[in-house]
Amino acid sequence: MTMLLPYDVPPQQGVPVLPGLHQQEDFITRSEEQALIAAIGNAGLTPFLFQQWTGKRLTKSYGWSYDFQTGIFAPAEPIPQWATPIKARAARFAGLAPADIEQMLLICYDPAAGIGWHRDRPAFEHVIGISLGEPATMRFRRRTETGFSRANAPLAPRSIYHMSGEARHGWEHSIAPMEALRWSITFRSLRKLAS
Ligand SMILES: O=C(O)CCC(=O)C(=O)O
Ligand SMILES: [Fe+2]
Repeated sequence: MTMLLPYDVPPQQGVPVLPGLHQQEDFITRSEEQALIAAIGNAGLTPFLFQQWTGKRLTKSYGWSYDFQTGIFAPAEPIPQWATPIKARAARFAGLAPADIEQMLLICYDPAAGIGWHRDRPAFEHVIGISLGEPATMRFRRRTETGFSRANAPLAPRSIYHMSGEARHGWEHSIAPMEALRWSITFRSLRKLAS
């Protein structure tokens, strides 16, 4: 079955681009954005390593980290105090309790860098992201019999998105290269294993 997607139609504020993707602009103020960028600058991010590649981005994980070199998923240093208020607000946006959020990932993208096609690691469930700095576009794709269905979601600075359900599990996403510095803060819950 082919699904019609608004690939060439500009997304409208408040209308989900995909089922399971919810976005809100102006989630934080400009001064909060500046304070978060400063906190990320002081957090000691390091180059993202993937096999022999060094990605054009700096990252730091809290709570849990996934090492793309070794495939090891392991506890990391706790989510720091400065992030407590924004974590609580992000949880509320997603309808979660703050304690449900067990990971925070900070990313600083180099100018002209993006992030390639992927699904987030299956150890995680909900993904909530806040964008800072340069506007970006999150692209989504899903394989069909004849190629790919595609959708685009704008990631305005100071906006938030919540990815769950179909957008999270049924689609891959990537971020098109940007022209200037962009930072993101993503919060993730852990997938609950059936006992
Ligand atoms: O930078 C972002 O907003 C999203 C990054 C991303 O897709 C990820 O870390 O899995
Ligand atoms: Fe992702």
